[in-house]
Amino acid sequence: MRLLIVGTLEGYITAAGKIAMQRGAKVSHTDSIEGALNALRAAAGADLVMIDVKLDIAAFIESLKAERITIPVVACGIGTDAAAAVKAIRAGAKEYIPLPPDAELIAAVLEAVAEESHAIVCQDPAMLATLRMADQVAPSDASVLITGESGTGKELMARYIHRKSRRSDAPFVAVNCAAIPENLLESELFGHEKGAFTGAVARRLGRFEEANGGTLLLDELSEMHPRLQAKLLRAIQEKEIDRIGSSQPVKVNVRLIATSNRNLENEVRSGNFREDLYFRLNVFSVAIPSLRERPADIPMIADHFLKKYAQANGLGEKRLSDDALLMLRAHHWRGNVRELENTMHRAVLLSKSETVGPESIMLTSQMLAPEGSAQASIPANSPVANPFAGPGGTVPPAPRGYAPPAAPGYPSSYAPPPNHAAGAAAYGNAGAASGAPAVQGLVGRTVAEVERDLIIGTLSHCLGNRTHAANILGISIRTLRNKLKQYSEEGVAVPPPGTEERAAM
Ligand SMILES: Nc1ncnc2c1ncn2[C@@H]1O[C@H](COP(=O)(O)OP(=O)(O)OP(=O)(O)O)[C@@H](O)[C@H]1O
Repeated sequence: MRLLIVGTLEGYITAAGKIAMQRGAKVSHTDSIEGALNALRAAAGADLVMIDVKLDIAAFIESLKAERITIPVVACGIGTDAAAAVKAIRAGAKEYIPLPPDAELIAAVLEAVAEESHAIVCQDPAMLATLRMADQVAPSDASVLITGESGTGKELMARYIHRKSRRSDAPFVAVNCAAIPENLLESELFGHEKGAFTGAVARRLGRFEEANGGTLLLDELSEMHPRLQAKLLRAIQEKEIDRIGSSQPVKVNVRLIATSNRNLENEVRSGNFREDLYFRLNVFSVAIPSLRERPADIPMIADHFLKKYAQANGLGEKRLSDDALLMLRAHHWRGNVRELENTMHRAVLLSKSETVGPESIMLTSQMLAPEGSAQASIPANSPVANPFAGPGGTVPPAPRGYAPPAAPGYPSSYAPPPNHAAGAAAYGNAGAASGAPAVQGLVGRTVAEVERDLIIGTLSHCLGNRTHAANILGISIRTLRNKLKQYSEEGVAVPPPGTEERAAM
């Protein structure tokens, strides 16, 4: 994690830098916006900018946009100057950090940006076997294709392979191909020369050059436009890239790791993905099992996140009750580890005591309402609208005692245990019986249809705010965007982004 501090931070640069370094960040400093832009144009780059609120943040963010540099910016200023904070946020800063710097706050911001904890928690034989395979391929320079459902830990695995490789001291650079619009992705990957397009006031090095000597992760590669696929293929074959606007190729030495949660072979067959590129990238493939296929990981990962979020929220130690664990084991985990992580985060915030019981576990299936049912429109005061609603609002729903039947091909142990309905009834106000009609209402519809309605319904409820909707749905913003793109292409009306998000675009 590389932090770039811009400005004097009212004399608190040393204090803020020290805190960040203690949390493992590499810190650099520049006095001016021009200095910051120069640093960001160079391969040294940064993952986060912390800027003095007294500087012209709006102009800085405009320049970043014009030069197609994507980086989160947080503003820092003395005390709680509300007007300055609002101005900075309006200009596009992600956060406002009051000075003098608070160690916990800075740590939280760094963690939110960098998600520094990259340990793979696992004990299931299926996942251990996958890790052994990754260990074998890591030391070589071979390209790796990591596949797996959304939220299984593909990016985490890519970082693991880099850490175990001979390139571990060189940079690990990740580019999310789905999150960056096609016209910006080319410059993000290959960089540009001064004057290459309107707004390109200086040369900027791309991610390939930034990752030189190290590893470049191309996340969600299947989303890359065919035109760019051709350029990527050339970069791999020739080991050189062309900055936009330059006729001088630049040699690069990069190990490539790509991830996809679509079946790339199918994408090749349907003509969406170049076959030659597929074979170049798929020298070695690591398939991460879904969480359903590694049930022994569920308690261990749940406990890991319970500790993590209890600590992050300044709460004491928490542990799962046996009943709560039973619920987790019986759940289908379509959102895999990410869904489990979100569930445990909610559980930490909802539970009142050291032991986290079933009443604090809100599973995604509880948010699934059949079309036309009273819940289909998601009333404003529902726990779905506000998953953290306290006693003054609504009580979080008790489990319905329903877990989707195990999908064909999955071991039967993933289906609800025989005593699940009885156990669920004891959990609270909605026993197994109330789950049954809800399920019946869904019978006859495909999972894809139900998923689409849930996503569009939740998004409408969130007034188009993608970030809120993704949080409620327990999926990544990337996955949500991919789904919405697909629905639009299929002619389904998708609610436009909320005003805040439009302003941030
Ligand atoms: N084995 C694990 N141990 C601890 N945390 C994990 C594990 N697997 C995944 N996670 C966490 O789950 C979340 C999702 O992981 P990650 O982003 O790597 O998944 P992904 O497969 O790349 O998702 P997507 O396909 O949506 O991009 C992250 O917060 C990650 O840290």
